[in-house]
Amino acid sequence: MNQVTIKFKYIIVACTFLLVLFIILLKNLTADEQNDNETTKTTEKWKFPEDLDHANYLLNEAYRKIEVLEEKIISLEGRVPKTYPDVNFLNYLNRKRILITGGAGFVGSHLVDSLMLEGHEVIVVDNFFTGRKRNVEHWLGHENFELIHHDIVNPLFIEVDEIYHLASPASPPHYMHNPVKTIKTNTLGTINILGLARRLNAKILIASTSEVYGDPDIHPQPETYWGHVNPIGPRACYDEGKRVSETLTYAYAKQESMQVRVARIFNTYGPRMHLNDGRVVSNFILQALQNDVITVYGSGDQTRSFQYVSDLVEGMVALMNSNYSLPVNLGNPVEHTITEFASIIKNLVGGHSKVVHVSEVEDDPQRRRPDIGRAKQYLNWEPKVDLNTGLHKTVEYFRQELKRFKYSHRNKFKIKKPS
Ligand SMILES: O=C(O)[C@H]1O[C@H](OP(=O)(O)OP(=O)(O)OC[C@H]2O[C@@H](n3ccc(=O)[nH]c3=O)[C@H](O)[C@@H]2O)[C@H](O)[C@@H](O)[C@@H]1O
Repeated sequence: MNQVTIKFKYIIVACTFLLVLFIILLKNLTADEQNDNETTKTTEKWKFPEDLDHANYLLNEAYRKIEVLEEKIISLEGRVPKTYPDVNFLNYLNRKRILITGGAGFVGSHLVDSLMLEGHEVIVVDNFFTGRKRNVEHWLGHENFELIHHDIVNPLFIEVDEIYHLASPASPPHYMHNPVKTIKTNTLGTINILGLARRLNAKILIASTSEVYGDPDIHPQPETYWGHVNPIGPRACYDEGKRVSETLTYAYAKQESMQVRVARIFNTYGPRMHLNDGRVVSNFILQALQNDVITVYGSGDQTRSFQYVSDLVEGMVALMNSNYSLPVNLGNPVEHTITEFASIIKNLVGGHSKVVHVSEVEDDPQRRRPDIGRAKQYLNWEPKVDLNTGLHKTVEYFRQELKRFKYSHRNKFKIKKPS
């Protein structure tokens, strides 16, 4: 090929390259022009509000919506644990496998936290009737933790060293909702769990209740008091259920030489109570937070003594680890009338709720206050958290719960009085 032909070829290639470049530039220019036109169109569609007040309103609305979204993101992020809480290391001699029935419930989940942090292996069994996965979700996947969906009315076969038996609805509207199921849980359920403890030779703690004293005619209530219970009233499913549960426990202990513990739990409150719990603490706080009327059932002269959940958990663990096998009251002896309690909540939360008296509930115990002499003597235990401190934490918890409820239901939370 001669020099001229080569030069000619180069020129042709260069010309083609320039032509392609020109076409691309032309296309981009047209596209830019189109974009400009579209932007102008959009600007034409959105008119800046002429009225300054309206513009400010729109801006504030936008800020408010952004704030709500930010809070939602924070609360969602808070639910995804990045790491597990730091658990203590226990060697195989000290580490126990512990079963907690009802471990996804309000009290159960706090007990789970305490035993997990101590370094034990914890197995939770729950039928999620009143328990929630959310209460223990921060342990899901941890090597020391296991969650089993099971109803203890049916037998259970697992291997453990110790059992805390908490499974049962505890709030009056919940246990009255299905009384037969409540009795089954506290009789058949307790037989199954006691049977398991017997087979495994495991130590077992039964969660009993101040309700075994019924509407007491001795005040305050010592463990030696046999109680005053209506066996056919609306609360009987729970009161008598728990009394049978205690009877079964001591029958097994005597007949099968088992190691048993019985905690008689008095009114307890704290974070992780359900919005629908229906007990006085959650009801009053929710009503005050929403500026609704605070509903006192009956005269309001009936009394209760409230303990914070962390005190209860410490008491239960101390009882399990003690050598004491008779029933022990776990409660805070500071007593208030329900009317007093309504004003305590109202003052703490603020707002403009009115306190109103509505019809009383049947068989409502009139006075309740634990005698905690036994717990002091045999467990060296007494409650540490005063009402004000505990209620502050609980109010904060319910404030967050109401926000969550509003996000998901786009509505106000309403409390139903049990019929
Ligand atoms: O919290 C507890 O540990 C105990 O709570 C309940 O027993 P109760 O004392 O009747 O519980 P609440 O429903 O909280 O009632 C306390 C008092 O407040 C009153 N109350 C309740 C709710 C309400 O909205 N307004 C109101 O005046 C009730 O009539 C009752 O006199 C359960 O039955 C027990 O098993 C449990 O141990």
